[in-house]
Amino acid sequence: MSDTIDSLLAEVRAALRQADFDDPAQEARILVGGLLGLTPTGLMSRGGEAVAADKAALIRAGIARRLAREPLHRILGARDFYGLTLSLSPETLEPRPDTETLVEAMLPHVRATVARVGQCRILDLGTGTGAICLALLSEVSEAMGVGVDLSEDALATAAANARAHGLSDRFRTMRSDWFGTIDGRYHLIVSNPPYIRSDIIDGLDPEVRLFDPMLALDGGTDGLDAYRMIAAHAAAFLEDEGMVGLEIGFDQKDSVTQIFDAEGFERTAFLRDLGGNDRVLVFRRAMLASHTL
Ligand SMILES: C[S@@+](CC[C@H](N)C(=O)[O-])C[C@H]1O[C@@H](n2cnc3c(N)ncnc32)[C@H](O)[C@@H]1O
Repeated sequence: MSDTIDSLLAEVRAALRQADFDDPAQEARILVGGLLGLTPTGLMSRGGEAVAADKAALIRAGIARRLAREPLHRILGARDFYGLTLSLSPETLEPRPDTETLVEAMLPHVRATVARVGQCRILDLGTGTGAICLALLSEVSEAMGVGVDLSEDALATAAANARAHGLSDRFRTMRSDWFGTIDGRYHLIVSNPPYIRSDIIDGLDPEVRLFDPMLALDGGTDGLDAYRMIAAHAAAFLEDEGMVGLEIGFDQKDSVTQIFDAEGFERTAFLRDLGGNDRVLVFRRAMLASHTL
């Protein structure tokens, strides 16, 4: 007897329930719906339909991968971020909803820059899938961006994501160790750098520890290495009224603020994510701030 959508949904649910996953029903819908290209409504209305053998095999392989704790969206190969479906690859971080807070924080600055000078050049340090920069470009057609990463795989994925969303004429990738090979000046520098302390990485959930790339996670002994580097060099790459927008770990607001303060920046905003954790800091150069007040 051939598999149906309903029977495969039941099979996924049962396997995940047996392995004590938190929400087997929801995961089954995402996995089967994602692999068959069906919406939740499609899954419900077409539940009795037969599924081709190769698709059923794909779903069973998906069950095995999930039981090995691979995140659902890695199995599907893509994740939605700020209205864009972004492809993932082995060396890209899976973009998180919390990072949309950084997009929200920076959008007004993108728009204000365009209103002031007719364009907005954005430098995205550690671009991964391109999530932050591509989301900003998708919202403001006069903006353009450079996505920087050390990982060639991430850069290729970011470039493919830009093409998929018709943004490649305004987005370019560059391999660089942070500012190492960057030149020019930008109106906005944005970054969600690696910010997890090296010593706590071993205790993270397997979904993160085993599947997000270490280069995207490890922020050094105190988790702050990348912030120190960005703070030390950002001024040389910023236009006069440029801003820096950063994602931070939930307990890093004060330490990152101090790092930027010591390099002559003033914090102009901090935002919490949907879970209520401190998540985003925005800075501008302090001299400029006192000048314009
Ligand atoms: C936390 S991930 C953020 C990815 C993406 N911006 C996002 O928010 O989903 C950090 C990124 O920084 C990159 N990275 C780590 N060290 C780097 C370095 N020295 N120079 C450039 N990029 C680096 C990683 O490869 C990774 O893509």
